[in-house]
Amino acid sequence: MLRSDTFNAKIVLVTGGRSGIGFQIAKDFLQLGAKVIICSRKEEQLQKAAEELSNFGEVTHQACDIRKTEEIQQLAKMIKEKYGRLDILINNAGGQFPALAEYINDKGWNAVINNNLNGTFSMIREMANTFFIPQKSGVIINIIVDVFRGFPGMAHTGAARAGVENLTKTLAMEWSDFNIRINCVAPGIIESSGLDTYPKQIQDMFEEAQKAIPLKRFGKVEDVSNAVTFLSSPMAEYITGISLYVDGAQHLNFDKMGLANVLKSFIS
Ligand SMILES: CCC/C=C/C(=O)SCCNC(=O)CCNC(=O)[C@H](O)C(C)(C)COP(=O)([O-])OP(=O)([O-])OC[C@H]1O[C@@H](n2cnc3c(N)ncnc32)[C@H](O)[C@@H]1OP(=O)([O-])[O-]
Ligand SMILES: NC(=O)C1=CN([C@@H]2O[C@H](COP(=O)(O)OP(=O)(O)OC[C@H]3O[C@@H](n4cnc5c(N)ncnc54)[C@H](OP(=O)(O)O)[C@@H]3O)[C@@H](O)[C@H]2O)C=CC1
Repeated sequence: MLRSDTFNAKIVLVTGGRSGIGFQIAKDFLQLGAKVIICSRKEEQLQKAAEELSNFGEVTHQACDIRKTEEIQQLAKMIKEKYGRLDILINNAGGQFPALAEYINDKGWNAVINNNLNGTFSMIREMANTFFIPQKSGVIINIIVDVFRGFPGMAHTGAARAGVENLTKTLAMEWSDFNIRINCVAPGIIESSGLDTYPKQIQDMFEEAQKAIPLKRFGKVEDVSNAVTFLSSPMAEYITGISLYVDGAQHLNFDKMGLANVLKSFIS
């Protein structure tokens, strides 16, 4: 629905852009005129995705683990040398594993908090200091998760994403002087490569739980990407500090205990 030149000459970084939701976001920005950089940990898959995306426009890729600040700094350096600026940052990289809270050990907790909260903050800080604050302009979108009613079965990611949601509100205030807009997109259950990482029993539970989603279907990667491109566009230039739920109203009417109950059944 957006004009095909909406993001002409804009430079966009999509973390985790090699797969699933991030891949669709990268593709849509390219089709709307942007030049896109994708990053993630797995070099080979990243390169393959970049090759595929190059059918739609100019794509650059660089391996970067968002948990490693020095790798983020190298990424910023590359973008500065190649493009001299960055206009839009999409923090999509992330993930977790299902587990009841009492079984999450320190290593697992820290892995998920580092991935989803600390890594996201480091990425935001480095890109803001290198580009957005000196430019006095920038747009940041953080992909979180529907954590409206907590996240039974994934306490670590619930805590991390709630942290990102609150960080987003803070930065919308602190960085308004620099003309930086920052928002979250909170997907419900999205049919994407990410879901394939879950055990079959959990995927079956999601299938069954679909009936409780008011719009009676899972989301598509396009649903998430549409929200991201809208919030990044001039159409949303007065919107900052919000979370846009892309979930078919799941956050209002969904048995949040479903996942936890499946995990309990593994144990009993
Ligand atoms: C409703 C749907 C909503 C959301 C959907 C999506 O998000 S879809 C998107 C979904 N996409 C994704 O989620 C993809 C991205 N996800 C990931 O990369 C991983 O899940 C990660 C976030 C833990 C990162 O891990 P990493 O790179 O640090 O690698 P690592 O393997 O070294 O783990 C470190 C420690 O974590 C612990 N631990 C890990 N797994 C399990 C487990 N199954 N069980 C128990 N514990 C587990 C364990 O302690 C392990 O250490 P150990 O005991 O092995 O020495
Ligand atoms: N699918 C769903 O139902 C939902 C997904 N989400 C969130 O949306 C985002 C995308 O998910 P989706 O596309 O479904 O799943 P994927 O697993 O396909 O995507 C995760 C992406 O993040 C990258 N990534 C993970 N950890 C790191 C890291 N430390 N540094 C850099 N890149 C990393 C992965 O690449 P690599 O392995 O190469 O590092 C991968 O490209 C995630 O944050 C996810 O939690 C939220 C709600 C629902």
